Amino acid sequence: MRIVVAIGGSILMKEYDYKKFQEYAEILRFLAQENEIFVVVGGGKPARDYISIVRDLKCGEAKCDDIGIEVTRLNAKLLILALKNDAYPSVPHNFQEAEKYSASGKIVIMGGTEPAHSTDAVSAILAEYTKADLLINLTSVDGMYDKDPTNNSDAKLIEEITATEMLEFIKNKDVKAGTYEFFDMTAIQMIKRSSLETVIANGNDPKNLLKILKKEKLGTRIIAK
Ligand SMILES: Nc1ncnc2c1ncn2[C@@H]1O[C@H](COP(=O)(O)OP(=O)(O)OP(=O)(O)O)[C@@H](O)[C@H]1O
Ligand SMILES: O=c1ccn([C@@H]2O[C@H](COP(=O)(O)O)[C@@H](O)[C@H]2O)c(=O)[nH]1
Repeated sequence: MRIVVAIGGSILMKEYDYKKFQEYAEILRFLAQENEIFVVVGGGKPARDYISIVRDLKCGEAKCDDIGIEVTRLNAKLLILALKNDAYPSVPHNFQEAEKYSASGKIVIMGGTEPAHSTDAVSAILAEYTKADLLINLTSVDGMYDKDPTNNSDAKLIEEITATEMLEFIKNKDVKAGTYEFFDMTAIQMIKRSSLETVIANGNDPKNLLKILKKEKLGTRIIAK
């Protein structure tokens, strides 16, 4: 099976240490024995910190995105180092490179590509580009809720949602560098147009990846219509 896994920077860089990278390396190495794995890594707090400096320098949103992309690539590099010989040693900067590197048989790890979207969108485009069988988006909460669960204790987890409903849900959200909100518009459009099987789940425990592949009910499933 060909699988694209998006791992939020909010998970990998939560503690600013090596442990999550190492835990993920173990699980990804195991999965790669029987699957073709692509990973897209987000920027997390370091990206937002860098972006805020560029914003204060009044360089414009695209330059803010640009610095965010650099940070996602740095995080991708850390995961490559954790995977040692099991990962392709370079971070692809675009989808062609990702596909080319994957011919090595190694796990391909990338960050962002170009401005104006988040790594959620990169993972969805990559899934479309490589005709992946499954897109898994791992974030810091259990899935998509009817409202932000961090600020609303009564928020309810949505177990299934169509891409069209999701588009409606996020249509008025912020689209500034570093704040493409919970799931960005481009990602959902890709999921919809290419009927990508997609699950959003909590990535704080990397073993959730195994549970998703065992078809355990976890997180939010996006129905591509
Ligand atoms: N409707 C919602 N459902 C779930 N989470 C939401 C929702 N609205 C806002 N959020 C927030 O989205 C956050 C997760 O998205 P966020 O973009 O921070 O992380 P990520 O994509 O995992 O990592 P990063 O963007 O840092 O690489 C959660 O902390 C949650 O508070
Ligand atoms: O392809 C991309 C990927 C990322 N960015 C910018 O970087 C930040 C951090 O990425 P997250 O996925 O949010 O962690 C993002 O908010 C964008 O500002 C980008 O422009 N293009």
